[in-house]
Amino acid sequence: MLVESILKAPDTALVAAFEQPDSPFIGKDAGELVGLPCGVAISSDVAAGVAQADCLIDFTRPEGTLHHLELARAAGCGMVIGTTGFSADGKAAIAAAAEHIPVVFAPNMAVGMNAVFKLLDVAARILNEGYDVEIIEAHHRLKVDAPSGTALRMGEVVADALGRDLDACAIYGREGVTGERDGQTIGFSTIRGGDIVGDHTVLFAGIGERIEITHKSGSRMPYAAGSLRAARFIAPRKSGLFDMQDVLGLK
Ligand SMILES: NC(=O)C1=CN([C@@H]2O[C@H](COP(=O)(O)OP(=O)(O)OC[C@H]3O[C@@H](n4cnc5c(N)ncnc54)[C@H](OP(=O)(O)O)[C@@H]3O)[C@@H](O)[C@H]2O)C=CC1
Ligand SMILES: O=C(O)C1=N[C@H](C(=O)O)C[C@H](O)C1
Repeated sequence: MLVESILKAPDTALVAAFEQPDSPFIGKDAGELVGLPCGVAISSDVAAGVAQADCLIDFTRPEGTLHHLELARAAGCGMVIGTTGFSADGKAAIAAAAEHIPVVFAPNMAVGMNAVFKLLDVAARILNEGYDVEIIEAHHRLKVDAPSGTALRMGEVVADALGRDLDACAIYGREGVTGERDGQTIGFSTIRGGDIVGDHTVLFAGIGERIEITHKSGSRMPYAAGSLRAARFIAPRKSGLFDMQDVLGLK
């Protein structure tokens, strides 16, 4: 979808596309997969690719992204990072690299989800007493990290709005005799199955009423479209760490 979006946009050009070295797609035309042959052969040589590019869009795994980040930094190439599941050290490495190159790092590139982050801030400030906060997310069976990066960001938005520290108040799943619910906690529940693209709900459960704010992805195309917006956003910039709220002018 990234390749398709880049090839179809009037203001972007695909100069390289990557797979791992053992991929059967190495050497094939990157556009052929989406019926748009473009003369760019899929490669595993990220260093050579970033040397020609203004921006590297990376949705891989934390270890891959951090390696690519070093290559992008050495080449002075900006980066859009969609990968989730980073440790604190990984996030610090991204922030350090962003002192030298422009980076957009966001757990969810979809415009709709970024609107939801704003709605959550408003909702949490209104529902700041007497409402228990639970975050429920569902994804496809191939997803490897949990909770999703988006669910964690939802938790951060709500915790910030409520003046809480997410690290101190998050509960990741429950089992056994858990005792009564502590009203200061924010609970996370994870579902994995089939081909669910990505569903996220924040539930504010009060006495006599419940408020649910939900986002459902039916396609991955909004992530690709958001990534292109992020790439355009960093094009004129020399350095700095940004997220999709910056890209969309929501801060
Ligand atoms: N921010 C956002 O909007 C979104 C974020 N994501 C995140 O993007 C990431 C990727 O998700 P998804 O596309 O579903 O995953 P996939 O497994 O479909 O794709 C990941 C790709 O990265 C490659 N890869 C894995 N490890 C490495 C590595 N160490 N070095 C280089 N390449 C590597 C994989 O190769 P191989 O298959 O050979 O292992 C594969 O081509 C996840 O962290 C996910 O949460 C996903 C969608 C939206
Ligand atoms: O792995 C996925 O698929 C997705 N990952 C991101 C996340 O962890 O939040 C974004 C989206 O939910 C899809």
